[in-house]
Amino acid sequence: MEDYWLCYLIIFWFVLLIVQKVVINLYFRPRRIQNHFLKQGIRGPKYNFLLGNLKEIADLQLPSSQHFSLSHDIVPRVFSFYHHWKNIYGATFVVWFGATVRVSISDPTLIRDMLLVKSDNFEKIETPPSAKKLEGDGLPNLRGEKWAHHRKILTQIFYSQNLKLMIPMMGKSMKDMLNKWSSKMCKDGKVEIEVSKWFLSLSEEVVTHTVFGSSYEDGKAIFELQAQQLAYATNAFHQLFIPAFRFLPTKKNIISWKLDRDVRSSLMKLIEHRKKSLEFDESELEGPKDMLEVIIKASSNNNSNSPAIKVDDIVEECKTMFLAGKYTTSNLLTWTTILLAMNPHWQQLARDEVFNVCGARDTPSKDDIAKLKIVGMILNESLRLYPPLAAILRRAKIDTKLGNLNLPKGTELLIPTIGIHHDAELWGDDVNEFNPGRFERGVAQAAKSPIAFMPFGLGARHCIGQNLAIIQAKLAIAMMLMRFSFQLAPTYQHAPTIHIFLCPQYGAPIIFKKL
Ligand code: HEM
Repeated sequence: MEDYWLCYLIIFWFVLLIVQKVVINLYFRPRRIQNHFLKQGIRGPKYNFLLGNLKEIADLQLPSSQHFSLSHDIVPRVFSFYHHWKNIYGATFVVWFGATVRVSISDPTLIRDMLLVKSDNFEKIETPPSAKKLEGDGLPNLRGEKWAHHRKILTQIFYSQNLKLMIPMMGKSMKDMLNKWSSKMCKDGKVEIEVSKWFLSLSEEVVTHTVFGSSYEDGKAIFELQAQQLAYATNAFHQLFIPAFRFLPTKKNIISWKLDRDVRSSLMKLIEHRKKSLEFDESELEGPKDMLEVIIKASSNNNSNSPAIKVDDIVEECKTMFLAGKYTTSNLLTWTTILLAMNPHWQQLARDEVFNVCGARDTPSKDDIAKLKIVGMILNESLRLYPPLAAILRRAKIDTKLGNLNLPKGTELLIPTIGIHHDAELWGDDVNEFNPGRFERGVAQAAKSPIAFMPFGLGARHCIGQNLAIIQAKLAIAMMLMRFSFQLAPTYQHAPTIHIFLCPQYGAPIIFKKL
């Protein structure tokens, strides 16, 4: 009998402990944090038990079916909660994602302090395991020594000397794509193309070359499997949001798991194969270095001071690059084409520049690319108005002071890139107009603060693929301008939306006419 009582007591004690933890974490802690910020004059929507402001955020979202005129004033649509609460509470405010507090910061001085001056006090936020499995546990998710080691190795691929060697490959992929468009032309010399799908394939091809180099064909087959796996997994994720859903043996999950195993085992085989061929071939090849080569060599030359690079690490880096390189650059190309289709004046200015610089060459050379100033300004304006990544997140590792703001350890910070890019106080009254001319005197002079333009992030964790993306985009836009004039198709609906990346919800149908 006494044993029973003891059992009951232990169970009761456990339940009490859990209830106490829940009440502290979901009720008292948020109230304490809210008061902490209130005392500093930082306000925000009130915390609601368990959900925080998630319901309000969902309610503020415009219905996805709603599209609007060809306006670039897109923040109220794509970042509704930020637009709404910034108008009420000012540039710095507190918002609750469940019981997690996020401080939204759009003051350039605070952002500079956070990402440049005191960057060691902040860390990237863990990606949930389900997302990590899809996007790969590579560079963007690494921290500390392991991150620094991988970043140092992978940077070699993105040196401008190496990228320049990739230009002929990129030019060929672009030419093949444009030839296919030409072959679809009607008798009147016009064709309608939904460009976003084509730019995805183009960027996939470029990133596959960048990662696999001479093993392109094997790599292509693997990335095709990864693309299929992504499609199945995102589909399942969208259907039902239950944390454990990904573990249930549904038909789609079973297919997704098998595809994941296939991607992994094919990559392992390819890595082993490349390892062997690199052992026999000591010669320095003429062509560009690819990621597989660079990382395999680094894994075999590991010195004892650096964390060892295992085969699993190489697999994860390959998976990550696929996602990081494919969707971002294709978004930039899609939005730039839409913007040039809307603005025939800038389209013609850019075309004149391309013909002046490239003369009779049908593919710009590396020197030509460096001279395409107007095309560069247009790409910057496109990245300003439609940044593929709309926001950056960080977490304070230790108690930190930013300006007058005291941030307790664990506070998450949200930098709304898209909001800063559309801030009239930084960019002037024409903030929502397409005006590449603002970048004429360089990025640093385009706005009141150089921090106002940050499509590739800032500081140590800024985008490693920035130069690759810009070279690819300049080349693609120049070659398109050389062959066609273009305008929006009547079916185009201007509906920017965030699906991880900022994309046109109904695609980008464009009418191309042979010059
Ligand atoms: C228009 C094209 C692109 C845009 C706008 C873009 C944007 C960004 C941004 C904003 C970050 C920083 C995120 C943060 O601070 O949390 C980032 C990081 C990163 N990007 Fe890009 N990116 C682009 C193209 C690429 C390409 C082509 C690649 C590779 C092939 C790439 C690979 C990466 C990687 C690996 C990181 C993580 C770097 C680290 O944590 O050290 N990106 N990118």
